[in-house]
Amino acid sequence: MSGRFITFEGIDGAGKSTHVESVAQHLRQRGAELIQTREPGGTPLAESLRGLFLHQDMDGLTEALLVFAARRDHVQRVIAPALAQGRTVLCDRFTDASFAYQGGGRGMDLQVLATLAQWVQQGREPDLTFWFDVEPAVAAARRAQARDADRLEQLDLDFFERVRAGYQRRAESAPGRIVRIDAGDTIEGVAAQIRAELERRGW
Ligand SMILES: Nc1ncnc2c1ncn2[C@@H]1O[C@H](COP(=O)(O)OP(=O)(O)OP(=O)(O)O)[C@@H](O)[C@H]1O
Ligand SMILES: Cc1cn([C@H]2C[C@H](O)[C@@H](COP(=O)(O)O)O2)c(=O)[nH]c1=O
Repeated sequence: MSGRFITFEGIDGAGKSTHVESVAQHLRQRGAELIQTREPGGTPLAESLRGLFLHQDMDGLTEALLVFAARRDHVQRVIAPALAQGRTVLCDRFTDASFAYQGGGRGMDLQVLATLAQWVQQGREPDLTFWFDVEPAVAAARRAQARDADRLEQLDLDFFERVRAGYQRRAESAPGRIVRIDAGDTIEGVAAQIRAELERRGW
């Protein structure tokens, strides 16, 4: 039996990574064997591409080709085998990020992204995606408190408004899969929203 594929999405600083571990604990307590991974990244090759992606200047098409190259390696070597073994896969970002950042943020043609997604994923989609939705100014303030900005995090609030709108469009196109979390809530409040969704599904 195939395992569950759960992804975490949102603009930088929305709070995704803060909650991946608590979801892992929740599911482990209910008997799931799971792996935690991230994009871009998750394999030695994809982590190398992540380093280039986060720190080298490039245009939107190059960004898209890099993240989909990294994703191909990640899906083939890690995600698909884990799911085939019945494991739950928790992934910090996946293809919705490409539609939001390269599509919404950079203005890339969504049809091109859809074609890349089809080639790379061969129909494999997450079973559940938590979209951490928050005002870009709130996310920027959280990032500023937490760490130095990487290449994308240095972009202005208009960019993150477009990325947020990109996520909104994705959520509207896949309402059963993508669950909006009010990430402007406190950490405890966000954790409660996530737990409620997992329990609603009996997971
Ligand atoms: N609900 C919240 N309220 C206040 N601060 C929060 C909340 N959630 C997370 N934070 C803080 O905001 C910062 C960013 O959180 P986190 O790293 O989880 O975001 P992220 O969405 O994973 O970011 P990125 O995708 O850029 O890595 C951290 O310092 C974290 O402690
Ligand atoms: C998968 C993916 C990611 N990105 C961007 C989004 C973030 O700015 C970085 C990843 O950093 P994080 O701290 O791990 O969140 O990469 C993107 O633009 N497109 C993608 O497909």
